[in-house]
Amino acid sequence: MGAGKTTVAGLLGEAWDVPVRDTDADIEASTGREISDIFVESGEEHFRDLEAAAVAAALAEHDGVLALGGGAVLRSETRELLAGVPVVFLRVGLSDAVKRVGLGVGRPLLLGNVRSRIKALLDERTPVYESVATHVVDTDGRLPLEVAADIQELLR
Ligand SMILES: Nc1ncnc2c1ncn2[C@@H]1O[C@H](COP(=O)(O)OP(=O)(O)O)[C@@H](O)[C@H]1O
Ligand SMILES: O=C(O)C1=C[C@@H](OP(=O)(O)O)[C@@H](O)[C@H](O)C1
Ligand SMILES: [Mg+2]
Repeated sequence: MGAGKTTVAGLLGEAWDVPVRDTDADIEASTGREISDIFVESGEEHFRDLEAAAVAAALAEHDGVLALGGGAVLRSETRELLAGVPVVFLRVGLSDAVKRVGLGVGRPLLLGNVRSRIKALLDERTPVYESVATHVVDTDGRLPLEVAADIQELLR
């Protein structure tokens, strides 16, 4: 959250002139509900089921850039599907992530103390992100366009 996945995916789609999808947007479009409403009304596990299905559908039918939500790779079936494609981990440190997400509105897992929630998520997820990534790009103190340029260089 706040790494810039959604933003940078859009920039890469423009640069490469390919379609872009974002699993959060796909879930909102297919359910007609906002992500935060799904979490609050139906719970995180239901959201993760929808998310795993959205990743699988996108990987099967979409040829372009795909932005995942920050928790998508917590599901083993998603990690397995990603094994065959280039996966870029956008690394962000606590301080930049906190600045970027602001009050965390629209990000249900940040409810409460945003800083301590982000720290806990980064601590528990970083090893998983590293395990699925084929490439890692640091984003701290860098503009989305600079991050996108690095990825273009890495995947050229
Ligand atoms: N490298 C960056 N530097 C500063 N702000 C950024 C950067 N990347 C994204 N942002 C901003 O941070 C917020 C979260 O970005 P977003 O693309 O939604 O991240 P994610 O999809 O990883 O949660 C947005 O307001 C976006 O404009
Ligand atoms: O980290 C997470 O578990 C989540 C990240 C969000 O996406 P972004 O990483 O694009 O903010 C969204 O999928 C949902 O709020 C859960
Ligand atoms: Mg996003």
